[in-house]
Amino acid sequence: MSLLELDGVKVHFPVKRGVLFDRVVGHVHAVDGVSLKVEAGQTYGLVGESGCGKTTLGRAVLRLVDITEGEVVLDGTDLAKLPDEEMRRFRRRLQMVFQDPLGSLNPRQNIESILTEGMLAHGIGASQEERREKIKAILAKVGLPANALSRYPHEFSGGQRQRIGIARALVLEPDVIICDEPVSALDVSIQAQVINLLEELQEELGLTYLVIAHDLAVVRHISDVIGVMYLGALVEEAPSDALYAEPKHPYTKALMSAVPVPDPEVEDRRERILLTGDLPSPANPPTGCRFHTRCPWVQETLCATERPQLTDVGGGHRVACHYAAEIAAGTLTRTMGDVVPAAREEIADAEVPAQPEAPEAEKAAEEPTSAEDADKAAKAEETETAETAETGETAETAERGETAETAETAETAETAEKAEKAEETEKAEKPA
Ligand SMILES: Nc1ncnc2c1ncn2[C@@H]1O[C@H](COP(=O)(O)OP(=O)(O)OP(=O)(O)O)[C@@H](O)[C@H]1O
Repeated sequence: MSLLELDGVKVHFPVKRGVLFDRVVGHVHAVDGVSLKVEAGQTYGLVGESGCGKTTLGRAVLRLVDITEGEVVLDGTDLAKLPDEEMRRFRRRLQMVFQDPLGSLNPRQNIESILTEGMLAHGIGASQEERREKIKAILAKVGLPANALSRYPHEFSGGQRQRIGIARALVLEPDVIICDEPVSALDVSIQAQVINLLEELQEELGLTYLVIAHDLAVVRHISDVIGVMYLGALVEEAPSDALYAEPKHPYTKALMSAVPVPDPEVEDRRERILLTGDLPSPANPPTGCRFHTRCPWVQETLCATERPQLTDVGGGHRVACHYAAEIAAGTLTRTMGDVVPAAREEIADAEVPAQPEAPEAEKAAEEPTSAEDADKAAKAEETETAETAETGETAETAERGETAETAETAETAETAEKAEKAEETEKAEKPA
């Protein structure tokens, strides 16, 4: 049996109308029947474009949202059916690392306090001294100096804050860590460091990861198995190498064709598959195959009427497409969408404007390695600090009154809420 198994998981959010929002007029099918297995000591990468339901699936595993249907089985126990009290104990074994490390760390608490909170909630460590020693050991593992204990989140760079987020999960000795977009808020040069750290920790501690990301390049190297999600469902799943060598679902083919070839010496001969139209609303998903409204190979028969199931095509490769075999054999005619030469040629021909030098403050904020560097970074981030304190206050205000659960903050709904709030603010700031 796998360490974590999801079987037919559905999360449908009610859409409410009326003066008191008491009339349910429909449902958002955020997750619509996902089954997958995460093996102990391995990494399952879940990819898909924004809004396809990745985050909701991660939250469903932790029971931070209600599961409408299906099973989430951790080490033989179905979490979906556990009473709340028992679920609270199970949460230690399932930890989450969030996209926005700043939004998920309370700016009023120093690092020792942040890391101690969850340990106290789960009765880890006989004394504060014992907990401190454990925290110091974990800080060393994630590459942070011991003097980080008495510092506050704003004193660290983005990459270091993510290391704190990882340390917070690790002190609870979890079986599975769900990493939700763990590096997408970080500078590209820092992303690889954090991904490498996750890999090293996995090797050393035998951790199991479910990594959620919209970026295929992020999950590629870290994942043993990759699942591709579209509109609440998995459309393809395969061992990482097999998926990259030969994507079989039209949606995966389109996603892959947009990933740039990393080596500039290698000529990119691939064709780019351009999808037409936007992601349909999960409140009103298309009939039949969810992807048929945008599929370049859509056929008149079956596609709009029958929903394809994930089918094993050999080598642990599963595909949900009625015509996967014909597409692979090249015998199916494309019916819509554009296929254009690789992006590289277009880029090579285009005039690239000179990039302005990064401001000194930004440079200084990049991943300091010593305490001295951390000081410099802290100064560089002074402006950011003012903003942080504000966000923190908002999050804290929302926290009050939940004393019993406060200690669980580190890994549960509260943290998720903070992260969500920060994300919402971010989304509101960024035009669509
Ligand atoms: N609490 C909620 N109530 C209603 N709809 C929701 C709720 N949470 C998420 N949704 C909707 O469910 C769908 C899936 O959202 P989700 O955040 O899981 O997608 P995602 O793939 O993680 O996207 P992103 O990367 O942008 O977060 C979206 O259409 C979203 O608007």
